[in-house]
Amino acid sequence: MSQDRLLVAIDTAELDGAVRLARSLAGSAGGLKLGLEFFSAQGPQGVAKVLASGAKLFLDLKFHDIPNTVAGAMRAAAALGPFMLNVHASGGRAMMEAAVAAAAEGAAKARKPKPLVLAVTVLTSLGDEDLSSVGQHGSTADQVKRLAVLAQKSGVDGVVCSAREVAALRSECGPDFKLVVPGIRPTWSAVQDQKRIMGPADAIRQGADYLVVGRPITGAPDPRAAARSIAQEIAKGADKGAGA
Ligand SMILES: O=C(O)c1cc(=O)[nH]c(=O)n1[C@@H]1O[C@H](COP(=O)(O)O)[C@@H](O)[C@H]1O
Repeated sequence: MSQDRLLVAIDTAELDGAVRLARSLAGSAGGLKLGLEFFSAQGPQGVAKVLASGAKLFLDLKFHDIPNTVAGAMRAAAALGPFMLNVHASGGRAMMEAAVAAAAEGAAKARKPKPLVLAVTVLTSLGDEDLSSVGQHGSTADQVKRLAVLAQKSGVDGVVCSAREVAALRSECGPDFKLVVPGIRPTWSAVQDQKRIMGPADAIRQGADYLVVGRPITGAPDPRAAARSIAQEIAKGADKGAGA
């Protein structure tokens, strides 16, 4: 089903608002994503309350630290029962390997299914000039590819990248490597702070597995209708393209 490939980012600090959205989006999206804003305000107890709505959860905490610290954080995060967790690929191979092992340990200890572990390549809010300003010269596309290849060697299940890199990563990393894509903007939505964007149908045509969409849905007058409209666009992309 096309909506299975849609993950809705619920970026809020408020518990009631998050639970309300989770309930109203049930059946209209494949899963929800809770990230740093929600986790910093509501912690693991808040995550458990959203999970109680029955949603599949991508817990987006983007860990980036020394391997031992990331391993400890991943163990704790996996015990909460998300279906997907992430780290920054730029933390390096040893950190990603530690994250993968710790996610499996944490889930097993809590008797939860092992989550997918993803590595964030280059944030979709960044472009070539931003990379260059932090001393990383060369194109964003090359940097994304370099990090995705390293991530795959480190044993993660897939990467977070923009839709613009999906086709290249699909051919580089193969059909089973998960490509999770934020920076999705339907024509009717505002770009906001995203830079490397694409519409839902085109992102799916490029070969994305999951699309992460936040404000175009959560900021819409009717979030459920907005999610359904994006699911229809996903269906169009899956009809015409190579799909995942
Ligand atoms: O890891 C992520 O989910 C992520 C990576 C990235 O490169 N870009 C990115 O936007 N995200 C997340 O995806 C969501 C996008 O939200 P909107 O821009 O509101 O659609 C946010 O929750 C971001 O934290």
